[in-house]
Parts: sequence; structure tokens; C-alpha cells
Amino acid sequence: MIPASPDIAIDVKGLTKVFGTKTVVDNLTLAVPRGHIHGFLGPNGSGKTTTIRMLCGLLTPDAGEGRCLGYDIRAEQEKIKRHVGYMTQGFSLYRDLTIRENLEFVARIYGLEAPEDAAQAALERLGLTARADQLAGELSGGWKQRLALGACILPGPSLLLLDEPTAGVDPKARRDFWDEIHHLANEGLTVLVSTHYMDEAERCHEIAYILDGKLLVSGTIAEIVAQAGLTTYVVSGDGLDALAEKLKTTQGVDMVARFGAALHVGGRDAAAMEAIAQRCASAKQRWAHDEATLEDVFIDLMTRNHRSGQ
Ligand SMILES: Nc1ncnc2c1ncn2[C@@H]1O[C@H](COP(=O)(O)OP(=O)(O)OP(=O)(O)O)[C@@H](O)[C@H]1O
Repeated sequence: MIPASPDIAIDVKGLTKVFGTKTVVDNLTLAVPRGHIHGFLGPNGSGKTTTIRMLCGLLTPDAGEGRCLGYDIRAEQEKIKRHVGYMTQGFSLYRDLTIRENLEFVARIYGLEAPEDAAQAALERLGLTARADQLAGELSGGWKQRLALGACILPGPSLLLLDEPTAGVDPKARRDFWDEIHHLANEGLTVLVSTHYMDEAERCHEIAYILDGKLLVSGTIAEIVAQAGLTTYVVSGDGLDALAEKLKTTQGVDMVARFGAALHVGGRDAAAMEAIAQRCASAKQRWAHDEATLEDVFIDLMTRNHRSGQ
């Protein structure tokens, strides 16, 4: 068994979960230091929620072992649940209770000594005071998520597991939500957050990317981009759709993706990629060498795995 370490909030090895005949999480190893914000990325159905549920003691892994907040994820699930705030994908509070009533209800469920005070503190912390008497069901997506976060942190957890907390939320509310996540991490909370948004991934200390239940890469963004070893060009000009189609079957090109009015083209063989850029650059299409972005790297990873799975 992995020894408990005070500096590591999540420390799991070889986590595996099988539903029927499908291995949904496959030999996943993950370590998250305390106080870090760890992003969890991957396409729909790649196993993020299932992993989160194993970490917080809601599901027992079929193989693998590890600790969450120092507790054994197999044998001490009840202790884990007491110290973890889990924000699920769906809105799980009462729509026909007000914001204040929802928070007080959560405080009572957790047996907090002064539920009204705890709810009031959460209202103030999350800027919800002016809306305290509004019904939860009438809130917009951004305010609902803010309330859900308030309910999550109310019992004073050490770890937050947030499953796509900002799906369907507008950009301003997403930014505010992330500012709050950073405040919480600065206060010592550890956060594991799944997301599909690249700008959110870039606000994490480290990220892990999973595909078909397997961990493909993990580390800081700089580490992940460096590991990918992509030489990248940004192409602008006319006729980019036709160029993209041609490049997809060009030897030496590993990644082609359209970003607005530009095309990102990358390859792991730097010399081959430079030769392609020189050959293709024209008055109509300008090729500019640029750093690979995190999104370039993920597109490359997905393309590679898609090809190897064919
Ligand atoms: N209880 C279950 N029984 C059977 N299959 C399940 C169960 N829970 C999840 N799955 C399947 O496991 C796979 C992984 O699901 P999971 O929800 O963990 O992925 P995800 O990465 O969180 O996806 P999303 O981004 O869509 O939330 C999916 O194919 C899903 O249908």
C-alpha cells in the first residue's frame, strides 16, 4: 500500500474500473500535491467522472490502490467522504428552496453547530447575499454553479472534486468561478477539476489528460507542451480548407487544426516540418513558426490515438 504523505492529497496507482466488458478506467496513476489545482481533461466518456467517483469513495476500483487525503480509497471511504466536497455535473440542490435555505439545509445535513451562521458566511464569501432569498431554480447557470460551490465548501473540506463545474456557464461567470477556485487553493484546499475548456486548463498548476480510460500525459502545461515535441506553424491567407485537407495526408504533418481565420500545422519531425513550410509558403498563404499551444498538443494526442486505434 502507498504510504500516507502529508504533502500529497491524491496518490493513487493502477486504478481500474470495468463496467460490463468495458474497461472505463485503465491502470490510472495520479499524484496531486496538497494546495494544487489539478485539471482533468479528456473527451466525453473518457472516464473522468468514474475516476472522480473512485477517489471520493463512491465507487470501489476493480484494481489499483491509493490514498485520498491520506485515507485508503478502498477501506476508508466514509472518512474520505467527510473531507471532500464533490460538485457533480448536474445541479443537485433544491430548486424550490432559496439560496439561503439550500445552504442552511446543507449545513444541517453535515451537522454544523450553527447552520444559519455557516450559511451566512458562505453567502458573503461567494457574493450571494443580495440573492439569498431567490429560489435556486430561478438562477442563471453561473449563479447556480456559484451556489453549488458554496454548498461544497460549506462543511470545510480539504479537497474539492469538481466535475465540469462551468459547463454551459458564460465567460464572465467562468472567470469569476476560477478566481474563487484560486482563492480557495491559496487557502490550502486541493482541487481536482474536470473541464473541456483550454483556458481553464491553463489556469491549473498541473493537468492530466485521459483518453479511453488511460492517462496519456500529465504535468505542467510547459512540461506537456515540451514532451509533445511539436514543431508548429500558424498559416494564414486564402484557401485554408483545401490546404488542411491536403496536409492531413502529407508525410511529416502530425496535426492540422483550424483556429478561426488561421490553420495550426504541426509535426514531430522538425526538419520535415520546416521543409513542408518552406515548400507550401506562398504570397497567398503565409506560414509563421510559432510555439505549440496546449490545444495543438491535445489535438495531436487525439489524432495519434485515433490512428493507432484504427
Ligand atoms: N454505472 C455505469 N455503468 C455502466 N457504464 C458506465 C457507468 N458509468 C459510466 N459508464 C460508462 O463509462 C464511460 C466513462 O464514463 P465517465 O462518465 O466516467 O466519462 P467522462 O470522461 O466523465 O465523460 P463526460 O465528459 O461525458 O462526463 C462511458 O462510456 C460511460 O457510458
